Amino acid sequence: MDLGVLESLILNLYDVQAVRFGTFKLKSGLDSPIYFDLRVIVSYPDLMKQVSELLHLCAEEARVKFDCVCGVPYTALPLATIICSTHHYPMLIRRKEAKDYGTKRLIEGRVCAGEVCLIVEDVVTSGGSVLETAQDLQAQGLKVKDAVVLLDREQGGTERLSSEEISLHSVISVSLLLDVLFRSGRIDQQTFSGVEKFIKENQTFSRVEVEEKENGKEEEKNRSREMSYGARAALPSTHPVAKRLFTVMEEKCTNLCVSVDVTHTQELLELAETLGPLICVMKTHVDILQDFSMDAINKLKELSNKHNFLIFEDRKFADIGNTVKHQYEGGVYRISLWSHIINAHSVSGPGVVTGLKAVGQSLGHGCLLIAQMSSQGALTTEQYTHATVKMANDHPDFVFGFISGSKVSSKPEHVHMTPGVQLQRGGDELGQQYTNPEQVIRSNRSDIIIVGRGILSASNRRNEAEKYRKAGWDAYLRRVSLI
Ligand SMILES: O=c1ccn([C@@H]2O[C@H](COP(=O)(O)O)[C@@H](O)[C@H]2O)c(=O)[nH]1
Repeated sequence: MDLGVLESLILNLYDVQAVRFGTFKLKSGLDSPIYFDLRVIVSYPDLMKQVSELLHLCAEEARVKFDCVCGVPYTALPLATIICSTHHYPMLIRRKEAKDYGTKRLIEGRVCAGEVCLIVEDVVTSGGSVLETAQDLQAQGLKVKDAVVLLDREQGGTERLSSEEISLHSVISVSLLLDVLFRSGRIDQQTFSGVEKFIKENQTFSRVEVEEKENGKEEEKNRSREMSYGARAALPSTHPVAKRLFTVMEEKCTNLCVSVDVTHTQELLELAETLGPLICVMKTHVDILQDFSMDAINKLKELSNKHNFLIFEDRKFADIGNTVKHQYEGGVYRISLWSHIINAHSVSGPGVVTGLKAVGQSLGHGCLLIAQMSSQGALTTEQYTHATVKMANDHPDFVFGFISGSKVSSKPEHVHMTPGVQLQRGGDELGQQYTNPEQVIRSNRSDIIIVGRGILSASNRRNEAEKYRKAGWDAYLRRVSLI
């Protein structure tokens, strides 16, 4: 979905006071710093039309197949009506209570058992209202596989519905909304952070709890505890870059590194702005940029300060010490001036580390050694990996971790970053192989997931990045037995 369109929608919603900031008592009794009242949009016909079109587009982009549409009463009813009359779908209406006369039907309209019904909703918090509607439809023999919502408050609705095998597709997320309102000056930093904190602290669904209840996996909770990122940051032997990285991860609740493999600086900077709040590291390949400039790099540095993430230039140095020194310090890209993290192949021997260290150590930067690669047929044998770990141990003042598919060093001060990550397993036609976040973080005990096309090829990159952030972070919490 076009980010510009979503931004203008968010500003319109703000202008008509469909989103408000302050202190609002919720049904649950909680005081919320943000409140959505989408009912007001019925007074703005253009906005109604825009919202209905985007809901429809959202279903289309997610390739949802359905025979009829049902809006969750009441706010979504007119939205469902517009979608149905514009795109010629049969509509169903769910009553909140069965009338006590006449047919006593809960679902009005022509019900054809076996047909698939798409649910339309305005705002989702826990997913409870969508679920109730789905249950009433299912009771009539209809199938419900998908729901579209204008705004996902990101408080567990997606996960709750997914546990009931309903996919929720949202036009906007609360993170995007906050981001746009903050960037446009409608809300200040304090409001932004207050709402963000509220959302994080008021999650309504725990998949783990459900799984544990279902499977009686009580012993899961008693698994031996692993050190947290925060505890590893505090170790005296942890390299300053690793210290900062672990601290950022803990503060921002993220172990996601996005790989911004794009060819223009504008897109790179847009991604840094949009995804910055969700990541701990942004990984670049500056040599694929068609319009590289130090000006763009300076802007990237500003964004890394603003959103508190580290920059990692994935240059994969692999030459003799003298050459890598020049490559790191000079040339067009002047990597040592701006990249907090670099990486190197160990194939050329320890000279590569000594050469890079001569440039980067005094600048406070650090290096990862490539111990394993994600591509099919990679020549990184067990012996090679072992020798790479030894090389790292010999240079603790500059090497602080590894690029690898799994944990290769037993030292808690070492950081492991893993590329080749997507939510779906598989690969590409050029040998890339994907593993999912749960496998990487929980089973393979790596620390950071590196995700490129999994996020970049999504229609809503911010939402997709949030899915990866959450998947990576939840896997980490499970690993250290915090949930
Ligand atoms: O073994 C490796 C080392 C580095 N990479 C890099 O990570 C990203 C992965 O991108 P996807 O789009 O998620 O496949 C890319 O920049 C690679 O150069 C790797 O994939 N494997």
